[in-house]
Amino acid sequence: MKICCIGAGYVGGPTMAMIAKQCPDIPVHVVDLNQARIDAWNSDNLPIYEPGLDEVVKEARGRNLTFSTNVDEAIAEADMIFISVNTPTKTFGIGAGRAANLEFIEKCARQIAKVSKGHKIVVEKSTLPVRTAEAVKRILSSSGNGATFDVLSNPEFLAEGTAVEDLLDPDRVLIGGESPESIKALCDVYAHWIDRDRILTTNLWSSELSKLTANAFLAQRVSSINAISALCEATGADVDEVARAIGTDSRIGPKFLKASIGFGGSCFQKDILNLVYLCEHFGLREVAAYWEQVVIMNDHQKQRFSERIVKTLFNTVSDKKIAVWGFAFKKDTNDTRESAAIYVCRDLLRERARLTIYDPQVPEKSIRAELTAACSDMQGQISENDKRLIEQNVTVVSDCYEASKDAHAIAVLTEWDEFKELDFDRIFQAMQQPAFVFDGRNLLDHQKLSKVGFELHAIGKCR
Ligand SMILES: NC(=O)c1ccc[n+]([C@@H]2O[C@H](COP(=O)([O-])OP(=O)(O)OC[C@H]3O[C@@H](n4cnc5c(N)ncnc54)[C@H](O)[C@@H]3O)[C@@H](O)[C@H]2O)c1
Ligand SMILES: O=c1ccn([C@@H]2O[C@H](COP(=O)(O)OP(=O)(O)O[C@H]3O[C@H](CO)[C@@H](O)[C@H](O)[C@H]3O)[C@@H](O)[C@H]2O)c(=O)[nH]1
Repeated sequence: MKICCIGAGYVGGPTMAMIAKQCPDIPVHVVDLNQARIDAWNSDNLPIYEPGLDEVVKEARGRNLTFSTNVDEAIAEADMIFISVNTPTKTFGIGAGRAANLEFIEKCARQIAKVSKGHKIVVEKSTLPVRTAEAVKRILSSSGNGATFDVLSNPEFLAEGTAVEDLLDPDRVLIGGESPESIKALCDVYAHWIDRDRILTTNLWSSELSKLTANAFLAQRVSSINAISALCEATGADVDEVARAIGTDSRIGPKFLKASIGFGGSCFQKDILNLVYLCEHFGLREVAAYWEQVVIMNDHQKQRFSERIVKTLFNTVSDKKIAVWGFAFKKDTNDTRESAAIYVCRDLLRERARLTIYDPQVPEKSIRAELTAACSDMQGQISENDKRLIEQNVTVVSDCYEASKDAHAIAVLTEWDEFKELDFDRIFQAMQQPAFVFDGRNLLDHQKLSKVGFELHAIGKCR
């Protein structure tokens, strides 16, 4: 058995590294068109930050794990081909802003069809709209060179920041397909380290749809608790206390009830919008509207937070310095895709605030690129005014102390652990007074900070 994976991103890289680590008998070849990314996978500086990933890659790389840009060669040699390319929201044409852009999936399928000989198992690892496998199968079956294919759906459930843990000890592995032999071949790979009873098998369509549904349910929990956080702020209830009280009900459970400035990441919004688009496509208008509300509430939460900052700072942040702590969409990742921080920062910039941003893992280049994209329209056009604001009013610094010096306020946008351990007396002394803290993650010790002298504003807590 030889494996190839097309796409060396946040999913393809870690997932294949884990398969290679746990299955030393299986050669795993990860390919990508992006030479810089492949070079990084072959270096000591991996392209993604993920706790524990360095060790996994080091153990397998050079033994049975290879990274290259030789897409055709890798496909030709493999018995099993994972497709793990990006499936972003379409930004143009029919379904723009909602439907998944399947261009990269289709290109992979065509490439596999062109290069393959003999029999191959093609595994959809990317998150796809239900019934995509139908299109993939049609493209593969028109290869015309005698090759035969089975298509499996094997969606990935890892979360960034805990990818290694999630891959090592997943709640379940899901495999959808039609051919028992192909399903068994993929089960055998995972069975190297995962109990059989945690490997679920379904038909293709259930597997594809389960991935979108899982993300919709998870995001819905975040939007639900965030909706309640607004009511807490208005009534004197405390959202963390409410979350604890409801989370002890075993039917609800304690996870994914942390109020925040809104969910981010490359998946939740994209996958729900995709679900909404599918529902509309099948004429299920009410169902579409139900799920869309999860995204609408999330946008409201981000906007509510920046508005609260402006209102609290005496209705103006123009020319005020605001220290932004954290830019990644969650802790323990360098990923900024759809981070709520982007939109909070954009709104504050448009109010003419001066932002000093610190994130332990996100480079300045990514911060500026994200802000530029958030200020641009779908065609990538940005106004001169926004461009100037990003150039002149954004400074990226290398620690929280520098960020907070002379600041009017601190906004905590990512829940990095290191923010809890700082010298808050020192920070307070160096700030403009009154010194405000807006804790968008309910991360800090609010009582301690109030004692130091800060004026604290937290999500789902009224002052
Ligand atoms: N990021 C996550 O945590 C996560 C978790 C579960 C599922 N997913 C899903 O997995 C898929 C991949 O997500 P990601 O975050 O890894 O994306 P990514 O953008 O990090 O990586 C995708 C990679 O595919 C490469 N690629 C695109 N077309 C190619 C082609 N024709 N040939 C070779 N390489 C090609 C790109 O260059 C890129 O490096 C998406 O469908 C996503 O929804 C992501
Ligand atoms: O109680 C919570 C939990 C999460 N979040 C936010 O929600 C977003 C997503 O977090 P998380 O789900 O932990 O990270 P992702 O890497 O986006 O993982 C999700 O998306 C992946 C891609 O599809 C799936 O594989 C995972 O199962 C699913 O958890 C982040 O901005 C979090 O800060 C909250 O605000 N409150």
